[in-house]
Amino acid sequence: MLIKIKNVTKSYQINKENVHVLKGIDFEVASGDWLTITGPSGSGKTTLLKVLSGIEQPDEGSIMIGDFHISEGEEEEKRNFRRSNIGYIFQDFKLFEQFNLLLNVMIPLLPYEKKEQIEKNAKEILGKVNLSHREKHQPALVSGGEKQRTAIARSLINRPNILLCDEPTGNLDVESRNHVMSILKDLQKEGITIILVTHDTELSTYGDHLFEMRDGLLTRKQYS
Ligand SMILES: Nc1ncnc2c1ncn2[C@@H]1O[C@H](COP(=O)(O)OP(=O)(O)OP(=O)(O)O)[C@@H](O)[C@H]1O
Repeated sequence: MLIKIKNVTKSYQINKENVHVLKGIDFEVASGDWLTITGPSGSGKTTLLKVLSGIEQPDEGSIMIGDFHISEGEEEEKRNFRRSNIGYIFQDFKLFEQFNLLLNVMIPLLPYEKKEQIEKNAKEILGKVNLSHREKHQPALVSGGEKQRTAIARSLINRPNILLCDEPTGNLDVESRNHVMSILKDLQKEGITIILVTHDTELSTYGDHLFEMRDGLLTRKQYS
């Protein structure tokens, strides 16, 4: 599915002041491509992923994913669209501490599909990210890299064709970071479109297209 973003703006009201976070964002990503966006903290990367996924509404502009206007749909339509098409790896993992890793991966689909089927798929995905031996552990008992891979596994439970990754290697050491990036590469090989945002310029070697976000605007960068 082609992703097409045209002239998207977004501002937040902070202490009665309008802060313009996205100031006119335009780009396209073809199906199966990998787009990496680097940029300093606070430049608007997370906000961009939120409007892209329909979690937040842009002030202006349009976002089309395939032939769906995610910037215009009703909340329920957007939720259904997200569930069928988008995986989202959150910057802060958003794992439930009271549940084990298996249940954390299953949660997004529990209200919608048969538990046995979700469990089978969740186990398969946890295997793919090398976490089968940890599925009964709670998040507090596993490492940062294992938490990150759980977040990846959960983002895949709905078999998305688009994966939005917010700082997917956060504070990981080099070995864990390389592991996460090789998982993402394999996912792209399976045909998943990847949009990755990060402040870590070392990740700018990954992907087919590279942009830099600065002060709410995107510029295309060349790979060296
Ligand atoms: N819900 C919100 N309400 C008010 N301001 C917000 C909200 N979300 C983000 N902002 C502001 O928008 C700006 C951009 O934030 P955003 O999280 O998109 O940046 P970022 O590039 O992802 O930063 P980081 O790499 O630190 O996560 C920041 O100044 C932030 O304070």
